[in-house]
Amino acid sequence: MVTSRSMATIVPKQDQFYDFGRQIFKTYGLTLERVGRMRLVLVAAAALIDGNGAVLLAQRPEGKSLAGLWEFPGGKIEAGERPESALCRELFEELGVDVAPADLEPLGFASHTYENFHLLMPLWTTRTWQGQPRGREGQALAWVQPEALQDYPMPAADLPLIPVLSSHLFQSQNA
Ligand SMILES: Nc1nc2c([nH]c(=O)n2[C@@H]2O[C@H](COP(=O)(O)OP(=O)(O)OP(=O)(O)O)[C@@H](O)[C@H]2O)c(=O)[nH]1
Repeated sequence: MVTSRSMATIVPKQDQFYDFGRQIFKTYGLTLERVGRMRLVLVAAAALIDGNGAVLLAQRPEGKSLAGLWEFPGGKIEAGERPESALCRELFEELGVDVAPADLEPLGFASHTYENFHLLMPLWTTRTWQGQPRGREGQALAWVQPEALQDYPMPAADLPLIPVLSSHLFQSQNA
């Protein structure tokens, strides 16, 4: 039975829940109307880091959305696929490299509302792969030192990940 005493304990919790919801909406620029119509797209991406501490970026080719921008290799997670497996599959398809899921280290994630969908993109790092990365889908590749990352225009979703990646690279250089 709900007594006035138990109601009193429930109401503040609900308030906190709504405050949290409001905060999420504010942080990600969401509105109820946009969320209602929005597709959630799950993408797995990786920062390949070479022996000099440079990161591999791939340029989105002409004809694709966000063409010309530089991104972390990766792609959409298909239904029923484990995210790490999806990423290893994409890295092979796009770059011709073999990465073992055990060699992926989680770094962070992007959560960003584009015009037509909301992107949720976990980003892993890896320093271990087999094969020489090459743009198998015609995309240009670049090995970029952390201090030069700002010279490579990236999708809006990626921008919050850059300081996280830079500080990860800095810490591992100075470990
Ligand atoms: N792989 C990757 N995708 C990213 C990054 N940042 C970002 O916004 N995305 C977005 O995540 C989606 C990745 O999809 P995808 O790689 O499987 O497919 P796609 O190029 O054919 O994309 P499209 O369906 O938009 O044309 C794209 O909409 C892309 O713009 C990133 O750093 N790496």
